[in-house]
Amino acid sequence: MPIAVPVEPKPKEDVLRLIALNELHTDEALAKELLAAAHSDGFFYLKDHGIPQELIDGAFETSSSYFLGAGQEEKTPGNGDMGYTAPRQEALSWFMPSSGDLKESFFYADNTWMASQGRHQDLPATLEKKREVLDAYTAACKSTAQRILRGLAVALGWDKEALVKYHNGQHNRLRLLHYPPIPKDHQPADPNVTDVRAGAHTDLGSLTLLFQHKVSGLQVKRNGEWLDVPPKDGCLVVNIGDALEFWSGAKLRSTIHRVVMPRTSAEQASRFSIAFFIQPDDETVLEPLGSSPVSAKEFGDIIESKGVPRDTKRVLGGEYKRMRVMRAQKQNAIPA
Ligand SMILES: O=C(O)CCC(=O)C(=O)O
Ligand SMILES: [Fe+2]
Repeated sequence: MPIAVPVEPKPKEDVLRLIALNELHTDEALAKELLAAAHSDGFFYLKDHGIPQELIDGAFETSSSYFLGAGQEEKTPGNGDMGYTAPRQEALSWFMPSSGDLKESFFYADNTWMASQGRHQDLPATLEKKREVLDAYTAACKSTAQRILRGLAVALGWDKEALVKYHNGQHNRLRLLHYPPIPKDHQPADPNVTDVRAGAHTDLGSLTLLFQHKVSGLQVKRNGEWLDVPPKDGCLVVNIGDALEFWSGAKLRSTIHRVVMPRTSAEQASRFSIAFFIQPDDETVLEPLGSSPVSAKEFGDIIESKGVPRDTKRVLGGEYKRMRVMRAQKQNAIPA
């Protein structure tokens, strides 16, 4: 007798808007699509993103060889901004109780920017061997992110370079993420706190370009409900971060998302994803740009919703990032 295999519910197709870059031939056409997506969900699938499949495959291979193959000596926790982060080191949600996210990761800084400063990020041996792969992948992501930043600037009626110029790479990060397998009999660290692979949060920077490798779990909040955003062949998931919400006076929305614990046997496996965060430079002022209709009170509401006191004089790119990184550290945090 054949063994019954549980059928997993098929996710609804295209829960998010899908933007196909090759089908949008003018700046204006791209701008219109981007604005609609960035204003509604703040999340969209991006097709024809220009990041070659070999680079994506190479980056995932590098990630799995590091997380699954490297010894503990290659996994010394860093300060939450560069290098390795251990399971439960970080709690991305600052508004939900947490015993720490069930993920490990590695933050790789933008090597082009580092080199321009005569600096160099030391890497564990497994990643050092693949530095070229990480650099090529980062460069491809950066170029796609810049294209989107230009489209959004046009959409908001600003100069085409109005946003790109604030991203010289100082705070850009490639983040290799691994969510370890969860055994069926997993017990939470604290029986009163629900475990999560990545706690509910908004991204702190400008844009995030995310590839998920086959295993689902990402959810985005829409009208108070959680919406599944499964991996989609040939597509990146792109989302708006807090910096763009601040600059645009919330015309562009930085939406809460999370990665849930396994719901199916497929999701119990290791989950890999790779995020590229394009983030504003240190001294960039994150206040409404251009002739924004946002009042001081409205801007106070926006920053307060991200946990920044409403009377803060100036929100700066680097400072905001440091605050967010520190706030997310549960263990091993080294003050910036
Ligand atoms: O792994 C994912 O799918 C999402 C990760 C994420 O939201 C983040 O690292 O900010
Ligand atoms: Fe995120």
